[in-house]
Amino acid sequence: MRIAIASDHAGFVQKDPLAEYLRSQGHEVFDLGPTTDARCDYPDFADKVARLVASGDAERGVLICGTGLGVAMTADKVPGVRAVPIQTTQFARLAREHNDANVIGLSGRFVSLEDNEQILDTFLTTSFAGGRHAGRVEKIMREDDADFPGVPAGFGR
Ligand SMILES: O=C(CO)[C@H](O)[C@H](O)[C@H](O)COP(=O)(O)O
Repeated sequence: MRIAIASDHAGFVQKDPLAEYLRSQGHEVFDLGPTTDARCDYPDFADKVARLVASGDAERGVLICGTGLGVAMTADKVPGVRAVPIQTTQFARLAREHNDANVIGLSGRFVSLEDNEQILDTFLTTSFAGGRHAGRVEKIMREDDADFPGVPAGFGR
């Protein structure tokens, strides 16, 4: 599989080992940086990975920051991307089966390298289940929200 990977300074310690792990599993890995652990802004790197996934040049994206949260929030802004922050293999499986997630946000500060390798294994080998989930994912990806039910009258100011 073609996989784009990037981190910020907080995820840097795991980026190269995870890239190497993915290569050892036979994947083609595009490392989009950074090249040092100097403090940087995670949105700059998350955006690169998200765009490579959205274009189809990469099939999946792997992002590592301190928590996995900010990188996923950034990647989700790019149309075509479904990014999720993941800390367990169970959630990695469900993110694939139910949400067809194509970008994963990992925590370099709170989850061990070994656990993140297991999470990646699950994320990369689990298929989207389709069925009842297909229409829900289609709703996530809709650019036009006009068909959503909206907020009932009486809420808000
Ligand atoms: O987790 C993150 C964003 O969700 C980042 O990787 C940073 O760890 C977090 O923003 C803290 O930044 P700091 O400059 O390392 O304090």
